[in-house]
Amino acid sequence: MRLPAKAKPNAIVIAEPMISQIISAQPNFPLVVANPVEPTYEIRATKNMGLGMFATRALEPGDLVLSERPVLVYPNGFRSSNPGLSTSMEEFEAAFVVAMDEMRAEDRIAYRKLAKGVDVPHAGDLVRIATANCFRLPLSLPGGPNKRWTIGDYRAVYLDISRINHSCSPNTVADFDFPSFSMVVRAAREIKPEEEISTTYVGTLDRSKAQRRQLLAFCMDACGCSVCTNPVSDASESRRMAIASYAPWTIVNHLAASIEAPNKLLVDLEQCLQNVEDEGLQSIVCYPMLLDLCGRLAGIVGNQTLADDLRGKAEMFYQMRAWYTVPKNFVEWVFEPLEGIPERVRWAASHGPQFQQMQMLNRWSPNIQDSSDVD
Ligand SMILES: C[S@@+](CC[C@H](N)C(=O)[O-])C[C@H]1O[C@@H](n2cnc3c(N)ncnc32)[C@H](O)[C@@H]1O
Repeated sequence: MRLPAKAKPNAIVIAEPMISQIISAQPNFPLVVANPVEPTYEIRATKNMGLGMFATRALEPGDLVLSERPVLVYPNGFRSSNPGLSTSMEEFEAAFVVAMDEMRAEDRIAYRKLAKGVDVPHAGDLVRIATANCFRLPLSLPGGPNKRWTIGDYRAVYLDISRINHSCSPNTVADFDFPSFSMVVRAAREIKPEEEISTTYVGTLDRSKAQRRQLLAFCMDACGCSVCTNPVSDASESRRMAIASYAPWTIVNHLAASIEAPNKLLVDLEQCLQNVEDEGLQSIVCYPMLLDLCGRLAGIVGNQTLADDLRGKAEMFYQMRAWYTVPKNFVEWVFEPLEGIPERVRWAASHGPQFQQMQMLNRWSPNIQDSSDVD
């Protein structure tokens, strides 16, 4: 399918007919793609990773770097032999060649060269190229509070976003905005002019450097980011493991252990926030939850200035992934009302795996204790 003519740039979406229908049935679809008035980046050569995207001005956390509609969207794991797909290799090749019309001349030339210099490249090569230049796109629609219906797992090729290199300390958060059918990239921390803009291609938190290397092998021999090329990375590994124990599905154990001692819990959580900053991991999904928890505890122990500062920051980071409301709802449920916090925390900890599963399935609701889903 192609998006309606008013959509610029146009995107070619290779999808199953039912999914194409769902996409085009959205009211007023697609909305205009919003971008900063003053450009924030340029594309140029890096030292060791081919082309990359670089900031042309200073950016603050939360600032929009760019929003971009893909030129091509295709099912993840596309293979000619994939029996589940109705799209053939020939159709993929034709779609890719049309998508190239939307690309800059130099990109088109690069793609053709990559595809062994032939004018109309072989689809097999195109899949390889597209896969190395794509972004994973779990295509999903907003479906009410705490819900996002995943309608398929796709990959997408962009003119500019596909130039963003991977870093294990990415300085942006990227999230797909369905109404405008565009990927929205925002700064996750301060970015200086000339600094390379980075994203993550894999989970950066709960994996060691060796595991990340394995996961990245589909598109690079070795990760050239500053974390992986740092010869002294042991401290980084242990900081990441420590942070991972505060992820949404494990944090409840820390809360249960120290909820009766808010000062101690605050110190532990502040250390965790420090680790996040030292590792440059403000892009992780649990960062706003950590800020929020610290802010609430600071309020409880009487430090209102710190509480306001941290909760303001938390809100901004929650907004960057506004559809993922599980961590925010969890913190609200624990802390509101102030009476009964220890009981609620102990209840959540005692429900262990069941509790985790509810969170991960996005089925968390403040009334979950009373719900028949629980027991
Ligand atoms: C989505 S593209 C990024 C743009 C690419 N550098 C280019 O010139 O078009 C992904 C490719 O960039 C390179 N790349 C991205 N991140 C890298 C990293 N951290 N280390 C080494 N190579 C990387 C790899 O060749 C990878 O297949």
